[in-house]
Amino acid sequence: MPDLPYRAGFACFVGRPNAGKSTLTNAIIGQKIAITSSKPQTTRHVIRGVLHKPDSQLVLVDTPGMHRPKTLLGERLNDLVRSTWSEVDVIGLCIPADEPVGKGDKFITAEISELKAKVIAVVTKTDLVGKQALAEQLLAVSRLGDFADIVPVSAVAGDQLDMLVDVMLKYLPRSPQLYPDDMLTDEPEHVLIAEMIREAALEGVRDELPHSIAVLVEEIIPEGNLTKIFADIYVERTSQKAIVIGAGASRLRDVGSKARVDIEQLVGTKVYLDLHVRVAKEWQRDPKLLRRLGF
Ligand SMILES: Nc1nc2c(ncn2[C@@H]2O[C@H](COP(=O)(O)OP(=O)(O)OP(=O)(O)O)[C@@H](O)[C@H]2O)c(=O)[nH]1
Repeated sequence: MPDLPYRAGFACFVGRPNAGKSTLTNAIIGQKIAITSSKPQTTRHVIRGVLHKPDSQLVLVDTPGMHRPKTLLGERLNDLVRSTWSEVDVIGLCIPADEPVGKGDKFITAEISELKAKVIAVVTKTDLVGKQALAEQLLAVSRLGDFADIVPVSAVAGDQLDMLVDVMLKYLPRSPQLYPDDMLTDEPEHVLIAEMIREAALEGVRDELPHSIAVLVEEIIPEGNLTKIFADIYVERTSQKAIVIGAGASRLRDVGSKARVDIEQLVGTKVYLDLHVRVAKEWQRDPKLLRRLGF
């Protein structure tokens, strides 16, 4: 058999909450597919983005952060993270340039060093620090473990992204193409739409409702140049329902308008969005509802 020059495989970014994993994934794929926020642990679904190059294909898997499980949801998320980690060829361990290397980074490094994947240390958010601080951080990171490479990047400034991609591609196995050329993500449309609504619903109220919002898209009806979407926003308490809806439903209207812009881009038609806010007590502990919500 001839030696295939083509390389293809899976990669994911790991790291403590807020390390910049989602932002980096989005910057590399060049399209907004995973939700980002200034609060930890908002990435819940494994979303893949596919980067196409003439001689290679990088499939990025976005994982939620590992954390100490307090609820059934927490446990399921950690299982999901572990099973994702064990399937990828390359792992980018993200460590922010502007925060000291800490216990969390050591814990994650130890977990991933057991896996078959090549581990690249990615020092993120380099735009936030000066040269001297960056040099010191690179040194601290190099002492953390035995990495295949260490790459400093800024997803926000677009710095060193190409370099990071080249390094990741280098460690992919020789393989035929895994996905068709035009594919950017294999996440079902309704999940992407739910994420967009959830992101809009969290805007400005993350401090009050960090992990208490879930969104279920009930129906998507394409009608020519219009797509009708019916979705439920779940909260845990009546007081949270009031926050999400806002005075005279003003906030819910804003959530709808904001989400609609993103969804229209995704589906390529005008969108009619029908949102309902429902209270499901302790949905994070209810296995049946968790399953319905896709966890
Ligand atoms: N200045 C700067 N900020 C960044 C950069 N990358 C990410 N951020 C910010 O850091 C915060 C966290 O980024 P995320 O991408 O949501 O982090 P994450 O690691 O996916 O977070 P979790 O989903 O909580 O695990 C957000 O406020 C981002 O805007 C960067 O390159 N430069």
